[in-house]
Amino acid sequence: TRHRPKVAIICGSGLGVLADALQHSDSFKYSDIPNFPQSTVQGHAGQLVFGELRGTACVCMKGRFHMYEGHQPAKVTFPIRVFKLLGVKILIVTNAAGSLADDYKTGDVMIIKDHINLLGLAGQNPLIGPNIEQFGPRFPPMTSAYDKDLCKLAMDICKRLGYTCVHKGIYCMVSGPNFETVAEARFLHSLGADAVGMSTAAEVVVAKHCGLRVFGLSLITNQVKKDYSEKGSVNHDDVLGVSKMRAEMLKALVSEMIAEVCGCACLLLD
Ligand SMILES: O=P(O)(O)O[C@H]1O[C@H](CO)[C@@H](O)[C@H]1O
Ligand SMILES: Nc1nc2[nH]cnc2c(=O)[nH]1
Repeated sequence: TRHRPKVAIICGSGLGVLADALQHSDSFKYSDIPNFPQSTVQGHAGQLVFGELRGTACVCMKGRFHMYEGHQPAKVTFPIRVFKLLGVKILIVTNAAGSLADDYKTGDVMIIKDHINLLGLAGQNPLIGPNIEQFGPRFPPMTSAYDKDLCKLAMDICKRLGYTCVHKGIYCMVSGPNFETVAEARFLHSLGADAVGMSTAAEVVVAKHCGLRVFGLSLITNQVKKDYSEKGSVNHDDVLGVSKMRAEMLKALVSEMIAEVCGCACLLLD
């Protein structure tokens, strides 16, 4: 491919259409890329797409890897270091997540302001093992994992586009693959998490370690039950259904973000 991406986008469950926004695209199946893991989850196509979005060269992961698929944390985050070596400066992570916050509705968007890497805290951190100094320091800070300027830019764009169902909140990564029990949902909420999912935090830790700017979006696909009296249960088909419904909105937001970032060269510097 002739594209030399500055921005990498990871598409969450059912959000592969974000990659369709890329023009003059070249796609590569993960199975054709040496050492790349394979996608095994429905809603994750398993393709790396290079192309241009609003004048900026981008690479899109149409399908991410999850630890519940049997991958070690370092394998899940392997593509992030590939992006760094390709010259990427900004990582945009997207995901489908369940809401723990009382005021989030299904279909809302949460701009991720911070995360709780529950697995990382519990010894499943992708940076465990010999540190590769070429990428970053042994003890990287994570106090500003999600770029404040990009968060603000996104909030401004949402206002301009007239999106009202947008929040800023904290994402918690768990391993899955089962969805939460009521007691677990209460526990995660009491920790300060607004949304929960089975991805993203590990990718962000590796991205920050190697000096990428990070912007994150969660699409709220379901309510996580925090009360035994609430009826119904979540399943992956419902998650994909909501993602499909809201994918165009996320596509518009991500496109605007990239157009603005492209206009502000300082955001693409180290
Ligand atoms: O985080 P993404 O990949 O968007 O997917 C989310 O949706 C799936 C569950 O429906 C899980 O994989 C969860 O992590
Ligand atoms: N852990 C978890 N992941 C999700 N991904 C989408 N919805 C959910 C959820 O409710 N819980």
